Parts: sequence; C-alpha cells; structure tokens
Amino acid sequence: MRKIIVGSRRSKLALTQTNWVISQLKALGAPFEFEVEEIVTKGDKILDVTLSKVGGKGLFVKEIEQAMFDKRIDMAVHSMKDMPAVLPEGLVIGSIPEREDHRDVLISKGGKGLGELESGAVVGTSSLRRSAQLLSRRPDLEIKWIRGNIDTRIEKLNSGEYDGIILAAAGLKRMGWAAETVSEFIDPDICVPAVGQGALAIECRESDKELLEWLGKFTCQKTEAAVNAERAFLAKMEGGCQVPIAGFAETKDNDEIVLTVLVGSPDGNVIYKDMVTGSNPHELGELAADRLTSMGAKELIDQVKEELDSE
Ligand SMILES: NCc1[nH]cc(CCC(=O)O)c1CC(=O)O
Repeated sequence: MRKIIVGSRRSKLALTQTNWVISQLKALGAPFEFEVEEIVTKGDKILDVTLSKVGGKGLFVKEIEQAMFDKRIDMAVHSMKDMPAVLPEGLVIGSIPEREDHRDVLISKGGKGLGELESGAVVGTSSLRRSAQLLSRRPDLEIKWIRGNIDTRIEKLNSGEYDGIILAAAGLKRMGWAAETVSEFIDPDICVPAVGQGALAIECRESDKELLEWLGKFTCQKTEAAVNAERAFLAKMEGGCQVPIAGFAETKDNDEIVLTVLVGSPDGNVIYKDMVTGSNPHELGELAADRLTSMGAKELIDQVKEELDSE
C-alpha cells in the first residue's frame, strides 16, 4: 500500500485539521497509509510582529510547498484563509471539503457581546480586516494587536491584557472549544469574513493523479464554488492580507452564488462594500473586484500599502 506523507504545521489546530482529513479519506476507502510530517513555518517562528508587516499569507505555506516539490511530503492540509490567491506552478488544490462556520466570533471577559463592550474597551486582533470593520461600527473601541495560535490568544485574554479578542469560529469549533469560549457569533453583515475563512485547502502535486482522484471525492461542490468566487475576487484585487479586505460567498440551493466583498481603511473610516450574484465563480469574483475598483478601492489599497511600508 502506498504511504502518503502529509505535511502539517505544528499548531494544535493544524494537526487537528490534518488528522481529521486523514480520517475522512480513510473512511472514504482511500487505499493509502498516512504519516504526518510536522513542519515549522516562518509564520510560526515570527510571533512578535503583525502579519501584514512581515509579508502576510505565504508565510504559513511556503516551506510546506517546498517540501512537496522536494517530495519529502505528498500533500498538505491548510486553512484556505492562509493560502495566497495564486499557487506555484506544479501544485494544485486537490480538494476543498465542506466549509466549517464562516463567521468571526468575539470572546470577551464576562461574556459580553459586541454591543455591550464599554467605550475604550481593548479588543485584540491582528487582522486589519477585523479592526476596520469593528472600528467602523464602534470607533470608541481600542484595537490592540495580538498574535499567536488560538490557544495562546485565549490565554492572553485570560491574563487580562484585553477585554475581548476576535477569532474565527471555525478554528474554535474544530478544536471543540467554541461552546465554552464564544461570547458572540458576529453576523457576517457586520464583519464580512476573510476570503476562504472556515474552509480547508488540500494541496498536492499536480502530477500525482492517483492521490488527486481520491482527493476529488472529498470535495464539497457548494463550498468549492463559493471559495473560488472569493479567491477570484482576491486575486483580481491583489490585496493579500496586508490590507483590510474581505470576501464571503454562499452557494444557494439553486447553485446561485451570492458574494459579498469589502475593502476598507484600517481605521474603518472608509468602507467600500458590495454584493453580487451569479453562477460562474470566476466571473463573479472578477465582477465584484471590478465594481469595488470603480468605487475607488484600488486607490485605497495602494494607499494603505504605502502607509504600511513607510512605518
Ligand atoms: N489567521 C490565522 C488563522 N488561519 C486560519 C484560522 C482558523 C479559521 C479558519 O480555518 O478560517 C486562523 C485563526 C483565526 O483567524 O482565528
């Protein structure tokens, strides 16, 4: 039986996701043995700076992709949110399983909801997307950067530095921690989720047809269509996670895709937001990008990038 080596980051969430995918593939009857190979990425080592300042997304996947090219590993399970919009030549996303909860959540001291946080309350997030949308509704809150794996962030909240932190529901649910931690599930209209949030990307070599055949069986078509629309928007917007950019799509029962997109300024004073509906994911994502661009979103992105570079 062929042995598939699965590369994974060392965080509890990454290993949980990886082991879940392996168990699902086994349940489907995939005729492979699996072995997990832990890889420490640059994003895991640099914990003291905001992600947007050290180059964003690619940080969590680069070393893992190199290991795939070198054939030290055969596949990897990533959070879709951490994937750059464009993959390197020779690698593909072989499967997009059904999406977990797409929402952001607030975890606060005393279980307060967003509306109940006092003026001046300190909210921890290292995401410009979250800070922009939060500040646009609650300019009286104070945003304080926070980094680290989700367990580290929850510890930091408990240590008293923050009144609340914002995290993705998906990570907490996968860990089984949501019920005991979440104070409020934030409506996606109030905080539009990140492109790919809650979804997984299983990446492998394009030439590995045997593995690809099995990964294909594990794809959720509705999730795939939605995520492809979001990623087409991201690619055309060229935003990365260095700017406040959000995109979230849902595939309805009639297979229509509804895509909500947003670009804003980090302080939340400028927000461009739009919603488009269609059936072709790629065209829909590009349409959304064109419409935000015509509102002025590209200029805003360039301006934000310049300001970050000069800091
Ligand atoms: N930014 C890091 C990151 N990348 C993926 C997740 C987990 C949620 C998901 O799969 O979208 C998280 C943590 C978070 O945002 O709270």
